[in-house]
Amino acid sequence: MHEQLGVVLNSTLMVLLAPTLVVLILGIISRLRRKPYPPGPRGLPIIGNLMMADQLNHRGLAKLAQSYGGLFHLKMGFVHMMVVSSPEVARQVLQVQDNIFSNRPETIAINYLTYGGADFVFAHCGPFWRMMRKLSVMRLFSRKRTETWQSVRDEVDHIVKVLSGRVGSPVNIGEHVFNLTKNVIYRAALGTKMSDGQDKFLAVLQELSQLFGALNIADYIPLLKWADPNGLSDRLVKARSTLGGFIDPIIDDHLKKKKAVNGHVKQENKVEDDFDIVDELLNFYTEDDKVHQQDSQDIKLTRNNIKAIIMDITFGATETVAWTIEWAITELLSNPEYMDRVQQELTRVVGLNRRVEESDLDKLPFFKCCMKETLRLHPPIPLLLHATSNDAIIGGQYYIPKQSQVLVNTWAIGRDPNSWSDPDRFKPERFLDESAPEIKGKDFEFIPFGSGRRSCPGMGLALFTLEICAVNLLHCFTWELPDGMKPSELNMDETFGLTISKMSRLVAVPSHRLLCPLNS
Ligand code: HEM
Repeated sequence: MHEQLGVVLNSTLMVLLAPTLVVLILGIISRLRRKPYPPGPRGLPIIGNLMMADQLNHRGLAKLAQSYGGLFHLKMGFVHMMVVSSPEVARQVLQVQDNIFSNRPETIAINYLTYGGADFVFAHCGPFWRMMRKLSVMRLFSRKRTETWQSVRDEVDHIVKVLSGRVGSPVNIGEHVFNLTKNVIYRAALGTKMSDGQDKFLAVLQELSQLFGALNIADYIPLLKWADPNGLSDRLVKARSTLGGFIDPIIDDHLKKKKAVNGHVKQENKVEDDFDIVDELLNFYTEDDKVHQQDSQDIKLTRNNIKAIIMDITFGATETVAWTIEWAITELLSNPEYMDRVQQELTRVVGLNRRVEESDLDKLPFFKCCMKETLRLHPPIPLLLHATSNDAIIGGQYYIPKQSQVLVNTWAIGRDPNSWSDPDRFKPERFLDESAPEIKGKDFEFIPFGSGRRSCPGMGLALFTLEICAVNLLHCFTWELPDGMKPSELNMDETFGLTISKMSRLVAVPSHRLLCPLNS
């Protein structure tokens, strides 16, 4: 009897163990046969390289790339992280194998702040993202729409008027340009300016940047979710609810307006220019909260989708443009010879008897070079966040597993000494050269707007706003540093987060430059 039981147990064990053993052996064989991971610093068991968390920013990662090369590997707990710092590997990832490398990482912060992945910027490359991409290129940020955005012109006129009332005294340029871009984006996206709660809104955008960029240990070792040493959970709840407090009433107002309009005239009869981005999105609105966009072929947007997309736009568009304008003026103040050269070009092309017009922009090549050089040295999004949807091999030699996080360090690429001479110096004339890299994402040495399928769909609007604002500030005013400060004393420190900005806002003293009144 006992013998029989033993035989039954043995054969049951064999049946259970055999497949496990086969899987194990196959796993070991395939591990031995597969290509190695890219090089990288050795980590500890289980936590891997998590101890290097303080180096996970564009500068720290650029330093590591000097030791480990254009593609290196970090093991963050259970997650593989690949860091790309050379133009050639960036081309592989963003162009050659973009079908594998175009997802976004899923972190607790991204998931929570986007209402469970209901947005566009952080959506994986599925049918929903494709539809949103089409909608954004054709309608939301189309060239035609951008050019008709009266808000840019109005806001530039406003800033010039305000500053001309402040000549001779120090003004906070950073704050003024942030207000300008915020009003431009708000009017274009939401059809309204924000009058109240401005400081709170700026604070929440900065908090979002920190939260999206913050390292949360629970993303890498889920068992440690309870620990939350930096109190991120509370900050996430607070940030989402504050942002919701701004966006919900705007959606409600638009819904009310839409109902009223539908009651009288058909929506199609509305003039397109009256349409803001919320109006566009509400054309696809469904009250059914259960529609899950990632799987759907038709665009149907729930309230959470619309809230998350509005967050994308207000967050992605406001800071990026504002901080680029601030860096451009900062670099010109810290390099007075280039400030002179830009203003001489403006005097020659436009003259001192009128304001600069949009049609003048193409006749100002040196000014345009200064904007490109600013984006090379200070790309507002220094690390592109991608993830793999499948296993991949890079350069025929390195293995990148499915669901790896992939960080493309555009900051390091823009300062790569193999591509740029004197890479850390502001030298706008390098872009006068006909063979200089283009900004549109085809030349991988210079990708401030990314490249390929996940590249920035707002580039046209961003460049238009950046150029028209910066050129007006430079044409209408001469700028000096306050209290006899020398250019070399300007604070060039940066913040770290998903977007980078100057650590302290730029303050300078304007004086009149033109011979005509500034409202002409
Ligand atoms: C100087 C200003 C700006 C810069 C440098 C910039 C740069 C970028 C970069 C680097 C990306 C990510 C590319 C990638 O992951 O591979 C991106 C994505 C995006 N940007 Fe911009 N951007 C700017 C302004 C804007 C503006 C004004 C808008 C909208 C009005 C906008 C909308 C978006 C959207 C929706 C995405 C996500 C696209 C996707 O995931 O498919 N950006 N931008």
